[in-house]
Amino acid sequence: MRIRFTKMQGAGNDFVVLDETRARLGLSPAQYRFLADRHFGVGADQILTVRPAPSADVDFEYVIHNADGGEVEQCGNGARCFVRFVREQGLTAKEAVRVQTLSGVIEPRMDADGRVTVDMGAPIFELARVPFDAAGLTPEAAGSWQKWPLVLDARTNPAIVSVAVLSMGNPHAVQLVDDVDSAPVAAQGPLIERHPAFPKRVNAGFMQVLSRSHIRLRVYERGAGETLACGTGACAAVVAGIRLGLLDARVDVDTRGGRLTIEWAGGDSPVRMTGPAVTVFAGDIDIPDNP
Ligand SMILES: N[C@@H](CCC[C@H](N)C(=O)O)C(=O)O
Repeated sequence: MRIRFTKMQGAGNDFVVLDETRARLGLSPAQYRFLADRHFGVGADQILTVRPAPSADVDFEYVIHNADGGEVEQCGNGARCFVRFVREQGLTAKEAVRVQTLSGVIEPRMDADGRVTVDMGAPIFELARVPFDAAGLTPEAAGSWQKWPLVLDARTNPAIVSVAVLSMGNPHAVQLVDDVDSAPVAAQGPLIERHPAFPKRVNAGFMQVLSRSHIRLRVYERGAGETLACGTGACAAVVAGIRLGLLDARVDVDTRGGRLTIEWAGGDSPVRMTGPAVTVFAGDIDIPDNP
Protein backbone atom coordinates (compact mmCIF):
# COMPACT_ATOMS: atom_id res chain seq x y z
CA MET A 1 0.00 0.00 0.00
CA ARG A 2 1.33 3.48 -0.91
CA ILE A 3 0.36 6.30 1.45
CA ARG A 4 0.88 10.05 1.70
CA PHE A 5 2.46 11.35 4.91
CA THR A 6 3.70 14.62 6.41
CA LYS A 7 6.72 14.75 8.71
CA MET A 8 6.43 17.34 11.50
CA GLN A 9 8.22 18.21 14.73
CA GLY A 10 7.49 20.17 17.89
CA ALA A 11 10.62 21.02 19.90
CA GLY A 12 12.33 18.07 18.22
CA ASN A 13 9.65 15.52 19.20
CA ASP A 14 8.99 14.20 15.69
CA PHE A 15 5.88 12.84 14.05
CA VAL A 16 4.53 11.17 10.94
CA VAL A 17 1.09 12.72 10.37
CA LEU A 18 -1.57 10.85 8.38
CA ASP A 19 -4.85 12.19 6.99
CA GLU A 20 -7.74 9.75 7.48
CA THR A 21 -10.48 12.35 7.10
CA ARG A 22 -11.69 10.78 3.85
CA ALA A 23 -10.91 7.10 4.38
CA ARG A 24 -9.32 4.87 7.01
CA LEU A 25 -5.92 3.43 6.10
CA GLY A 26 -6.46 0.50 8.48
CA LEU A 27 -2.80 0.24 9.52
CA SER A 28 -1.69 -2.55 11.85
CA PRO A 29 0.62 -2.02 14.86
CA ALA A 30 3.47 -3.47 12.76
CA GLN A 31 2.78 -0.92 10.01
CA TYR A 32 2.85 1.96 12.55
CA ARG A 33 6.18 0.58 13.79
CA PHE A 34 7.42 0.48 10.21
CA LEU A 35 6.51 4.15 9.63
CA ALA A 36 8.29 5.15 12.86
CA ASP A 37 11.41 3.12 12.05
CA ARG A 38 14.35 5.48 11.43
CA HIS A 39 16.12 3.02 9.10
CA PHE A 40 13.39 1.31 7.08
CA GLY A 41 10.50 3.80 7.38
CA VAL A 42 10.12 7.58 7.70
CA GLY A 43 11.25 7.83 11.33
CA ALA A 44 9.23 9.32 14.18
CA ASP A 45 8.59 9.22 17.90
CA GLN A 46 4.82 9.07 17.30
CA ILE A 47 2.39 8.60 14.41
CA LEU A 48 -0.52 11.08 14.50
CA THR A 49 -3.70 10.38 12.58
CA VAL A 50 -6.39 12.95 11.77
CA ARG A 51 -9.93 11.57 11.60
CA PRO A 52 -13.34 13.25 11.13
CA ALA A 53 -15.13 14.60 14.20
CA PRO A 54 -16.86 11.78 16.10
CA SER A 55 -19.45 14.22 17.56
CA ALA A 56 -20.87 17.68 16.86
CA ASP A 57 -18.97 19.44 19.68
CA VAL A 58 -15.48 18.81 18.24
CA ASP A 59 -13.76 19.52 14.91
CA PHE A 60 -11.62 16.39 14.53
CA GLU A 61 -10.49 13.19 16.18
CA TYR A 62 -6.76 12.87 16.92
CA VAL A 63 -5.32 9.36 17.19
CA ILE A 64 -1.82 8.77 18.56
CA HIS A 65 0.45 5.74 18.16
CA ASN A 66 3.85 5.47 19.82
CA ALA A 67 6.89 4.31 17.83
CA ASP A 68 6.33 0.83 19.31
CA GLY A 69 2.95 0.65 17.54
CA GLY A 70 0.79 1.01 20.67
CA GLU A 71 -2.12 3.46 20.68
CA VAL A 72 -1.96 6.02 23.53
CA GLU A 73 -4.20 8.60 25.08
CA GLN A 74 -2.43 11.92 24.63
CA CYS A 75 0.51 13.75 23.01
CA GLY A 76 1.13 17.43 23.74
CA ASN A 77 3.77 18.29 21.14
CA GLY A 78 1.69 16.41 18.61
CA ALA A 79 -1.37 18.50 19.48
CA ARG A 80 0.49 21.63 18.41
CA CYS A 81 1.52 19.99 15.12
CA PHE A 82 -2.06 18.77 14.69
CA VAL A 83 -3.55 22.28 14.43
CA ARG A 84 -0.83 23.39 12.01
CA PHE A 85 -1.42 20.27 9.89
CA VAL A 86 -5.21 20.61 9.56
CA ARG A 87 -4.84 24.29 8.61
CA GLU A 88 -2.01 23.69 6.10
CA GLN A 89 -3.96 20.83 4.49
CA GLY A 90 -7.03 23.06 4.10
CA LEU A 91 -9.08 20.82 6.41
CA THR A 92 -10.13 23.87 8.45
CA ALA A 93 -9.53 27.61 8.52
CA LYS A 94 -10.15 27.86 12.26
CA GLU A 95 -7.34 29.24 14.44
CA ALA A 96 -8.44 27.07 17.37
CA VAL A 97 -9.67 23.52 16.89
CA ARG A 98 -11.43 21.30 19.36
CA VAL A 99 -9.97 17.83 19.15
CA GLN A 100 -11.24 14.54 20.54
CA THR A 101 -8.48 12.33 21.91
CA LEU A 102 -8.66 9.02 23.75
CA SER A 103 -8.35 10.96 27.02
CA GLY A 104 -10.82 13.77 26.32
CA VAL A 105 -11.10 17.03 24.39
CA ILE A 106 -8.16 19.41 24.02
CA GLU A 107 -7.98 22.73 22.20
CA PRO A 108 -4.84 23.76 20.30
CA ARG A 109 -4.80 27.38 19.03
CA MET A 110 -2.45 29.18 16.62
CA ASP A 111 -0.74 32.18 18.27
CA ALA A 112 0.06 35.43 16.43
CA ASP A 113 3.80 34.71 16.69
CA GLY A 114 3.50 31.34 14.89
CA ARG A 115 3.71 29.24 18.03
CA VAL A 116 0.78 27.18 19.26
CA THR A 117 -0.92 27.17 22.66
CA VAL A 118 -2.86 24.11 23.78
CA ASP A 119 -5.47 23.86 26.50
CA MET A 120 -4.45 20.40 27.70
CA GLY A 121 -7.24 20.03 30.27
CA ALA A 122 -6.80 19.56 34.02
CA PRO A 123 -4.17 17.24 35.48
CA ILE A 124 -5.40 14.03 37.12
CA PHE A 125 -4.10 13.10 40.58
CA GLU A 126 -6.34 10.15 41.51
CA LEU A 127 -3.90 7.27 41.57
CA ALA A 128 -6.36 4.77 40.12
CA ARG A 129 -6.88 7.02 37.11
CA VAL A 130 -3.14 7.47 36.37
CA PRO A 131 -3.11 4.40 36.75
CA PHE A 132 -0.72 3.80 39.68
CA ASP A 133 -0.86 0.86 42.07
CA ALA A 134 0.45 2.11 45.43
CA ALA A 135 -0.09 -1.18 47.29
CA GLY A 136 2.82 -1.77 49.65
CA LEU A 137 4.29 1.71 49.08
CA THR A 138 4.45 4.48 51.69
CA PRO A 139 4.25 8.04 50.35
CA GLU A 140 6.69 10.76 51.46
CA ALA A 141 5.07 14.14 52.23
CA ALA A 142 6.48 16.88 49.98
CA GLY A 143 5.13 20.45 49.65
CA SER A 144 1.35 20.22 49.64
CA TRP A 145 1.61 16.81 48.06
CA GLN A 146 3.51 13.53 48.12
CA LYS A 147 6.18 11.53 46.33
CA TRP A 148 6.45 7.76 46.04
CA PRO A 149 9.62 5.76 46.65
CA LEU A 150 10.06 3.06 44.00
CA VAL A 151 12.66 0.30 44.04
CA LEU A 152 13.74 0.35 40.40
CA ASP A 153 14.33 -3.40 40.05
CA ALA A 154 15.04 -5.66 43.03
CA ARG A 155 17.37 -7.88 40.98
CA THR A 156 19.23 -5.67 38.48
CA ASN A 157 19.05 -2.18 40.00
CA PRO A 158 17.80 -1.93 43.61
CA ALA A 159 18.21 1.88 43.72
CA ILE A 160 15.21 3.77 45.10
CA VAL A 161 13.86 6.75 43.18
CA SER A 162 11.29 9.17 44.51
CA VAL A 163 8.63 10.12 41.96
CA ALA A 164 5.61 12.38 41.77
CA VAL A 165 2.79 10.55 39.98
CA LEU A 166 0.05 12.12 37.87
CA SER A 167 -1.74 11.95 34.55
CA MET A 168 -2.06 14.52 31.80
CA GLY A 169 -4.43 12.12 30.06
CA ASN A 170 -1.38 9.83 29.87
CA PRO A 171 0.68 8.61 32.85
CA HIS A 172 3.79 10.39 34.18
CA ALA A 173 6.33 9.75 36.95
CA VAL A 174 8.48 12.82 37.60
CA GLN A 175 11.66 12.85 39.67
CA LEU A 176 13.91 15.75 40.69
CA VAL A 177 17.55 15.62 39.63
CA ASP A 178 20.48 17.95 40.29
CA ASP A 179 21.58 18.07 36.65
CA VAL A 180 19.64 16.71 33.67
CA ASP A 181 22.83 16.30 31.65
CA SER A 182 24.17 13.66 34.03
CA ALA A 183 20.76 12.22 35.01
CA PRO A 184 20.55 8.40 34.57
CA VAL A 185 17.82 8.64 31.90
CA ALA A 186 19.01 5.69 29.81
CA ALA A 187 19.62 3.45 32.84
CA GLN A 188 16.50 4.28 34.86
CA GLY A 189 14.03 5.25 32.12
CA PRO A 190 13.22 1.71 30.90
CA LEU A 191 12.92 0.42 34.49
CA ILE A 192 10.53 3.20 35.52
CA GLU A 193 8.56 2.85 32.25
CA ARG A 194 7.86 -0.82 33.04
CA HIS A 195 7.74 -0.65 36.85
CA PRO A 196 4.96 -2.96 38.11
CA ALA A 197 3.33 -0.07 40.01
CA PHE A 198 2.27 1.32 36.60
CA PRO A 199 -0.09 -1.21 35.01
CA LYS A 200 -0.21 0.74 31.72
CA ARG A 201 3.52 1.65 31.89
CA VAL A 202 4.55 5.27 32.34
CA ASN A 203 6.51 8.21 30.91
CA ALA A 204 9.55 8.91 33.14
CA GLY A 205 10.50 12.57 33.63
CA PHE A 206 13.80 13.92 35.02
CA MET A 207 13.42 17.56 36.14
CA GLN A 208 16.14 20.02 37.18
CA VAL A 209 14.76 23.15 38.86
CA LEU A 210 16.77 26.26 37.93
CA SER A 211 14.40 28.81 39.53
CA ARG A 212 10.71 29.11 40.40
CA SER A 213 9.96 29.89 36.75
CA HIS A 214 12.54 27.85 34.86
CA ILE A 215 13.32 24.14 34.66
CA ARG A 216 15.27 21.76 32.45
CA LEU A 217 13.63 18.45 31.56
CA ARG A 218 14.39 15.13 29.92
CA VAL A 219 11.72 12.46 29.42
CA TYR A 220 12.07 8.75 28.71
CA GLU A 221 8.78 8.18 26.92
CA ARG A 222 6.63 5.10 27.17
CA GLY A 223 6.76 3.32 23.84
CA ALA A 224 9.33 5.62 22.27
CA GLY A 225 12.42 5.92 24.52
CA GLU A 226 14.03 9.27 25.29
CA THR A 227 12.73 11.98 22.97
CA LEU A 228 14.07 15.51 22.45
CA ALA A 229 10.93 16.87 24.15
CA CYS A 230 7.67 15.60 25.61
CA GLY A 231 4.78 18.07 25.81
CA THR A 232 2.65 16.19 28.30
CA GLY A 233 5.88 15.45 30.20
CA ALA A 234 6.56 19.19 30.44
CA CYS A 235 2.99 19.79 31.69
CA ALA A 236 3.33 16.97 34.24
CA ALA A 237 6.72 18.19 35.48
CA VAL A 238 5.49 21.77 36.00
CA VAL A 239 2.29 20.64 37.73
CA ALA A 240 4.37 18.37 39.97
CA GLY A 241 6.84 21.19 40.70
CA ILE A 242 3.98 23.55 41.62
CA ARG A 243 2.35 21.00 43.93
CA LEU A 244 5.71 20.22 45.52
CA GLY A 245 6.06 23.94 46.32
CA LEU A 246 9.04 24.50 44.00
CA LEU A 247 7.56 26.39 41.05
CA ASP A 248 5.31 29.35 40.27
CA ALA A 249 2.29 29.27 37.96
CA ARG A 250 4.20 30.05 34.72
CA VAL A 251 7.36 28.11 33.92
CA ASP A 252 9.76 27.91 30.96
CA VAL A 253 10.78 24.33 30.30
CA ASP A 254 14.04 23.78 28.43
CA THR A 255 14.20 20.43 26.68
CA ARG A 256 16.95 19.09 24.46
CA GLY A 257 14.84 20.12 21.44
CA GLY A 258 13.67 23.57 22.48
CA ARG A 259 11.62 25.58 24.96
CA LEU A 260 8.03 25.04 26.02
CA THR A 261 6.13 27.38 28.33
CA ILE A 262 3.65 25.84 30.76
CA GLU A 263 1.00 27.63 32.83
CA TRP A 264 -1.21 26.17 35.55
CA ALA A 265 -3.30 28.06 38.10
CA GLY A 266 -3.82 24.99 40.30
CA GLY A 267 -6.85 22.90 41.27
CA ASP A 268 -9.11 21.88 38.42
CA SER A 269 -7.89 24.60 36.09
CA PRO A 270 -6.50 23.47 32.73
CA VAL A 271 -2.81 23.31 31.95
CA ARG A 272 -1.76 25.54 29.05
CA MET A 273 1.27 24.64 26.95
CA THR A 274 2.90 26.95 24.38
CA GLY A 275 5.60 25.95 21.93
CA PRO A 276 6.64 25.47 18.30
CA ALA A 277 5.08 23.29 15.60
CA VAL A 278 6.96 22.81 12.32
CA THR A 279 6.29 20.97 9.06
CA VAL A 280 9.52 19.32 7.90
CA PHE A 281 8.58 17.59 4.62
CA ALA A 282 5.89 15.49 2.96
CA GLY A 283 6.11 12.40 0.81
CA ASP A 284 4.71 9.03 -0.22
CA ILE A 285 5.87 5.69 1.10
CA ASP A 286 5.14 2.07 0.25
CA ILE A 287 4.15 0.15 3.37
CA PRO A 288 4.51 -3.64 3.28
CA ASP A 289 1.44 -5.67 4.26
CA ASN A 290 3.48 -7.48 6.92
CA PRO A 291 6.59 -5.44 7.75
N1 LIG B 1 5.55 12.97 22.98
C1 LIG B 1 4.32 13.12 23.59
C2 LIG B 1 3.76 11.98 24.39
C3 LIG B 1 3.48 10.77 23.51
C4 LIG B 1 2.81 9.63 24.23
C5 LIG B 1 3.64 9.05 25.33
N2 LIG B 1 4.87 8.46 24.85
C6 LIG B 1 2.80 8.01 26.09
O1 LIG B 1 2.98 6.82 25.84
O2 LIG B 1 1.98 8.40 26.91
C7 LIG B 1 4.03 14.49 24.14
O3 LIG B 1 4.55 15.46 23.54
O4 LIG B 1 3.22 14.63 25.04
